[in-house]
Amino acid sequence: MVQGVANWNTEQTRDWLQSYTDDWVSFYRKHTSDGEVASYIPELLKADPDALGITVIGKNGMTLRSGDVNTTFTLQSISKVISFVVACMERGVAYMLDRVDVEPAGEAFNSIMHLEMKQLKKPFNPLINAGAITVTSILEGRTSDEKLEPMFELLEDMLGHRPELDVDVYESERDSSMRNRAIGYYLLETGFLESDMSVTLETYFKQCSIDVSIDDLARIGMILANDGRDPETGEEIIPRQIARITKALMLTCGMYDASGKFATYVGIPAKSGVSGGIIAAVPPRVRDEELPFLSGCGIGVYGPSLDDKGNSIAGIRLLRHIANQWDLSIF
Ligand SMILES: NC(=O)CC[C@H](N)C(=O)O
Repeated sequence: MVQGVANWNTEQTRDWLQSYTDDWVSFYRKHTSDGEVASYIPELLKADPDALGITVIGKNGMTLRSGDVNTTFTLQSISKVISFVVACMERGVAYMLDRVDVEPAGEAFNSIMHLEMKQLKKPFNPLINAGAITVTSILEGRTSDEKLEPMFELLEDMLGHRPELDVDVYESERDSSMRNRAIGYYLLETGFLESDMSVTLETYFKQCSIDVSIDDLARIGMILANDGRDPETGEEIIPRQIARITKALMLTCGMYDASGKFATYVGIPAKSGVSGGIIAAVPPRVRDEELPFLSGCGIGVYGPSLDDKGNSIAGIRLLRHIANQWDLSIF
């Protein structure tokens, strides 16, 4: 818990928080050796296993950046948040929730087993592969470019710049992801897909390969934290109801089958990806008058060394420490 600072809006406070963050990043960097960089998408293996960085952006624009902040990496599963938001904006929430459930799967993100064993009426949730591939099939557009364009536009609205596709990562996943193809065939057989399967998978692999920085992740987190509004301009970028459902899904399903532990020990809506990114949205809370900088802030983390669930090993530990030190849990 942070104590003893009279005025949280000063540069001095920012510097104080910055020096703590620098210490924590260098401490948790040692934990990167406890995990491994994802190898099932060969191109991801090029990441530096020791990298660790964090950006925090407050709703007043105040920013903390520490560690490896200048690396770019691909969104991977964090793109599932973007595709779900876009699909809800295109088709409406009721339509989407009729087709994808909102329950944690309790299985690995790319599990096939649960699809068949539980005789699903619909995939468990939009933040695991089966649900995300279904969501991508529902996006408007006949080609992958048509389906992707609204995702790029939403990202541009949030970030102020248009991110790019990492073609090498896209081709690497396209040429290696037999498991996602198996999920695609299963979804096709069960009638969940609403577009051509190969277009759907091509779109899914491309959305996973959009390049971002941790500053970008922190900004997206900050906008979600503020119920879809850009606090600087007041503009509503994501409708409030969609932002709220998305955060509920992030909290319950965003860290795969480690979501319960993450909710317990960190307590912030978050979403990870196998490239090592984590996006976290810290909603403003009633008790936040003392902490205006951290109220409604967004956090981006990058640490490509992963634990056995596919989450950034040092990134999670760093977030857990920060959430406890700064009292960020929503509970
Ligand atoms: N957990 C992830 O980030 C998974 C994303 C990856 N593109 C996949 O489908 O396997």
